[in-house]
Amino acid sequence: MASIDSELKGEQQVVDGLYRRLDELREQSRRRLAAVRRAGPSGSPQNRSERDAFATLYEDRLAQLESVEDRLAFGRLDLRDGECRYIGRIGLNDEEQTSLLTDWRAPAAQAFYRATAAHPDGVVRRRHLVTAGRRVTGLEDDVLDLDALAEAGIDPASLAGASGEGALLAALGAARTGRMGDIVATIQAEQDAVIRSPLTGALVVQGGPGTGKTAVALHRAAYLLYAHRRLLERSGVLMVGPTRTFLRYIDQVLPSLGETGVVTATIADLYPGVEARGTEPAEVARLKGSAVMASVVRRAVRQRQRVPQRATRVRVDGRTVVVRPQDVAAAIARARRQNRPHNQARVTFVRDMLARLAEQYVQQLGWDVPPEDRAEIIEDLRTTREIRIALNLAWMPLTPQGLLTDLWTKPHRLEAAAPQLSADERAALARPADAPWTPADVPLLDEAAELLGEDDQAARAQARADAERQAAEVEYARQVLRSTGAGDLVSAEALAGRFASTGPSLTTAERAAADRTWTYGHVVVDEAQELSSMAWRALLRRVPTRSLTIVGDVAQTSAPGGTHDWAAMLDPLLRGSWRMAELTVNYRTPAVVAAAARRVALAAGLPVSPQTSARDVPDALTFERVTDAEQLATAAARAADRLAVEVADAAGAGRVAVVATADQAAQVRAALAAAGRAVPVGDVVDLQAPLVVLTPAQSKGLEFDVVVLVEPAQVLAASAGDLYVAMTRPTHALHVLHARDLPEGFVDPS
Ligand SMILES: Nc1ncnc2c1ncn2[C@@H]1O[C@H](COP(=O)(O)OP(=O)(O)OP(=O)(O)O)[C@@H](O)[C@H]1O
Repeated sequence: MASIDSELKGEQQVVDGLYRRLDELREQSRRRLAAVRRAGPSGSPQNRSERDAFATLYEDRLAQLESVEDRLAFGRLDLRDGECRYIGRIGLNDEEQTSLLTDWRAPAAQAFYRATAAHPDGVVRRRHLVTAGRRVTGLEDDVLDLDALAEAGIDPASLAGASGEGALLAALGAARTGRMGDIVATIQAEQDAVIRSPLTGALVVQGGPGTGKTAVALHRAAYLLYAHRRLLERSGVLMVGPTRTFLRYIDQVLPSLGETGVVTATIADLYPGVEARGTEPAEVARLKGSAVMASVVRRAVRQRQRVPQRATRVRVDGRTVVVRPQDVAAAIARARRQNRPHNQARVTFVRDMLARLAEQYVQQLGWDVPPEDRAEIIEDLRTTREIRIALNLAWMPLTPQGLLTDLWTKPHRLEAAAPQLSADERAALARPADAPWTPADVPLLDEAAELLGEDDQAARAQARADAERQAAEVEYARQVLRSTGAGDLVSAEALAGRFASTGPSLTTAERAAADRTWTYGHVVVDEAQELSSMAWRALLRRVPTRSLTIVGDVAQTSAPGGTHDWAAMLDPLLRGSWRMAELTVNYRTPAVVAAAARRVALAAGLPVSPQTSARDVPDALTFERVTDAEQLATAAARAADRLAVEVADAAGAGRVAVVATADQAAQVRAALAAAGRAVPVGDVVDLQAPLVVLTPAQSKGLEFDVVVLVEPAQVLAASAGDLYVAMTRPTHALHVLHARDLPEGFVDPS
């Protein structure tokens, strides 16, 4: 015992030293930031932008140092050669550049997550440090190489509680706060292999509920930014999640790992300038997401390149020119051969037609016209209203919004563009002109934008100028970094990005989020089973290198148009070029609940992944039958109210969710309100509330201490995936309320 106390004391000293160093570095960044700010808004524009860039740099560094306060150091490796290495949230060096703390993402930290007694990888002992604030409150040791203990100078009497499980189980059993936390101290070996998998190519991570897919996806993003900083800092990393609520649920994880540069978005956010908040029937969303829509949009664009039935005669300066169908046909064919987007190819079409009309005009003059006069004639023709109308009718300049609005609001346009759809399907797509955009419209807008392009002459000139300026700025930033010695904080490219002397200085993430054509260095997709074919097409445009992490569970699909089979969805899109990893341990759901969920899912024919549960909790699955279905909502409200009181802990953690179909959910909310307990309403889920009422789709990806599931038969009737999702949200207990018989699998036959 005395020996453990002295071990604790020894570790406390080390941890104190690490926090001291952290405080020093914070102070240093604060001083540098203050000095830069003191310099005031004077000097040349170049000086000013350099100063702004440095101010942002120190602000970011400070934010990073502030964010790693909690559990700064959580591990220690004792190696065979006597070296002792501390593992933490970030790397810290002393003033002589000697390493004090190793970043968890560094190769030198890998053994902390991977070494086993069978493969100790040079590690004699792995120690978990348990901390509360800055205090070391506990230690846990895994001895990996008993024979080498003495060799490494470790006294066996100094070993603390010899299991590595404690830290993990403590993390898993903790009450939920409504926000996801990081798992950096307890990443398991199979998760670590996914996190550190190479950057290139598409990696699919399939795993049942609670296997840590989201956690792993986030830690992988942080790892990749660390291991490939120079590459990814410039191009950015995009993380796609299913809902805004989900993105809020995870939004503290990356900052707590010291990373703030990841762009997070739902598919509905991918088209800058469009807020897709409309809703529509599932069947319509499914149709809009299906691969056939790619050809519908393509055909809709081509239909706007049209040969007129009749010739149009136009008087220009006393002469007559004729817009002839055969000329239009030839000009269209020529412009199409260029294989460029509609609005860009239109420039060729118009130029060609004007040259033809000018030729007619010149013929009528009867003399040779010098080139400068011909240019004037062309300009006259171009600005003649009737000609402009005739050319527009043949090749209309279009916006993606205009094209899609026409399709949804003009049945003849949709019929012409979508002959492969039935009349009923086309009728389902119709909507009023002022209806808001829906999430399923977004990939279609993106598809249209890709086919339409912009009139890009000005854009291309701008891009050339930008590229030249960027190259000059990177070179300048390199010089600045050499002279200031700040090279370990930021790359020349990232610093140059912030030099931009016009407008506010934007981070890569901000610039990427505002630009539809931005291509990311890596894209992480969570709950990827929900993406439709059209959504995948839109997403893949943003990552031409196909460097992707795709995490999901094909048994949990609820989106219309999502997938139950990775190969069926991804093979056509990625030409079969993707690799798969599986996660097999459920860290969330108590074993008895997980087993019931699995039986129910299998009985419903879902493609369930094999998994084991990391822990069990007594009495985790309970049932309550009400005789009258009318009483369900009141009974659910009563149970939820009681359970919310039971799970609430002194620190304000502890969360309960009632999960029910939309109709039932509304009734439960009303019952709760009548009983004096108001719960948040609306589509955006309040993650801080101790008690929420959700539909299964809203609960996707989230977790709660206790879930009250209302009438599973009703949830199943809507979607088996939804029922599987709902059953696997709790970390402690699932309370099932039902009036109808329970679906097959709920009760253990054995
Ligand atoms: N190695 C670990 N250490 C501690 N906690 C972990 C670990 N792995 C996962 N967890 C915890 O398990 C819970 C489930 O993780 P996560 O939400 O990432 O699972 P998921 O596979 O995305 O689940 P779902 O498919 O149901 O959305 C989270 O609370 C997470 O913090």
